[in-house]
Amino acid sequence: MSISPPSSDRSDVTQIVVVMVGLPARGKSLIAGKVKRYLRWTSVKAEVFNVGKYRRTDNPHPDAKFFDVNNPEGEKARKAAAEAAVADMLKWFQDKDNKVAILDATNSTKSRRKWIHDKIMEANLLHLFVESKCDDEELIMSNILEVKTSSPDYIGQDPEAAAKDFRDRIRNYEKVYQTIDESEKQLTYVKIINIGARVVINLIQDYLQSRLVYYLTNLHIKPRSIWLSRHGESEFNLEGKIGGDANLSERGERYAKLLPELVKRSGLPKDAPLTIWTSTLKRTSQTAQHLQKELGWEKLQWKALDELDSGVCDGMTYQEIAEKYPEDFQARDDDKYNYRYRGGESYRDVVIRLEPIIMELERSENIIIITHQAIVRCIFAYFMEIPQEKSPWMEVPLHTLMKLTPKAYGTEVERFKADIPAVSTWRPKGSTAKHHDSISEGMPESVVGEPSKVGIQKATNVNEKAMGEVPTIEMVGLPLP
Ligand SMILES: O=P(O)(O)OC[C@H]1O[C@@](CO)(OP(=O)(O)O)[C@@H](O)[C@@H]1O
Repeated sequence: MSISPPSSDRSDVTQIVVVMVGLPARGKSLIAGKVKRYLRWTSVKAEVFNVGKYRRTDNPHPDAKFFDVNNPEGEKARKAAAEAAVADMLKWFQDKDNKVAILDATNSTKSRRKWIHDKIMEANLLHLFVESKCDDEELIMSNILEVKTSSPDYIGQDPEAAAKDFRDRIRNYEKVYQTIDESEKQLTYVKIINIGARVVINLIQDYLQSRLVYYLTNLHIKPRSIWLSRHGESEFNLEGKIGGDANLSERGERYAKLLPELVKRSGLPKDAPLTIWTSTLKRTSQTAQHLQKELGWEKLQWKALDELDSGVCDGMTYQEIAEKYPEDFQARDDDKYNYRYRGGESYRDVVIRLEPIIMELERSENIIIITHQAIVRCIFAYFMEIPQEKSPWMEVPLHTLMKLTPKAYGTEVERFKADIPAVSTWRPKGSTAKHHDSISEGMPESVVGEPSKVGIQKATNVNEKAMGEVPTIEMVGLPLP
């Protein structure tokens, strides 16, 4: 039995300040949030320091005049907010386990950037300036409408008036905005122009900096969805055995046949290309076969999408494991994320091998992934920011398709459940009970993750024979502002 290192033990990672740069409505907060989520998923301790939050303590609802450079009161308050955020950030770095702080503000002048750079150098930290530069009017407008009118600055205000005031605020920033240029070549920076249409990179020195740059340059904001499903029920699932490379059961094959319809019913973007990703195991390829045949979509097999390797326990039931390796069984219950099967993997190991998948997913447009219980949990945890102590215990029923749609704040999840019975392979902590039958009663809340981050949830039952009726829609929570 072995336990892989705990989350705080990333001593290989240096301490870095990621400094956002750019005019309002250029997606800075969105990028900051994604970087934090990505790093935390890979066990790097990260935090966002949003200067706006500090400013709101004294000035919760300022109008555009507050942001005018010729308004000394406003200038003073904004400088004080930046100082308070930077001071808190530097305090946060005193804990050496804390690795990446993201300073989310416009930082739109050279003098402001020099001040931040000097502070970072004094504190002996590394830095990475990330400028989001965008002159695509359509993108800016959709950002203004989607994000800013729901900003805490404009709570309770008429959206039209809020959007107008916000445009005036941007104009005030434009008067003084200086893009990062040659005169700042001592800075380590990445400049992302029109959301990745062009990228300029300067002076990258460190492994984490380059990983961040790679991640940042893969991001895009084109509308798209990611469909996630486990394979259909397998013969091993029926017997309660884990791992292996079994064929689908008869019910699993029915799910495979129904899947093209289920995907269509979930709402496909018109004429948008869709690629199928599976693992290299038979049960996922068999589940994808009708999708490929009927809809003609390209299929890619990824070894990285194979199920968590259960080592010497491969092919056993949980009952057999509890009898043969009682200490291991207990250790896995005590810390399921870090427990590594003898000769196999832990959830932590799986996340590491999934990192290229996440990078590729960020670059891609519409993808349908047919994979396994543990892998679905890890991918879902990335998108929904599920903490490590919870993600390995999430219930992911068979014969259920999830559609994840990234939005400005959070990911929207819709679930489409096929009305084809399947065993439940979910094992609660402490139990060795054999699988029980779970039919289409809809998924328990436990699968949905943090309701506040989920946005809208749809649970749609599609019956094999009578596809006419449905859908049941439950609203679990609205996206956070
Ligand atoms: O981490 P736990 O909860 O054991 O879940 C992972 C297990 O799920 C299973 C089913 O029990 O996945 P799969 O459906 O791909 O066969 C096992 O093969 C795998 O070991």
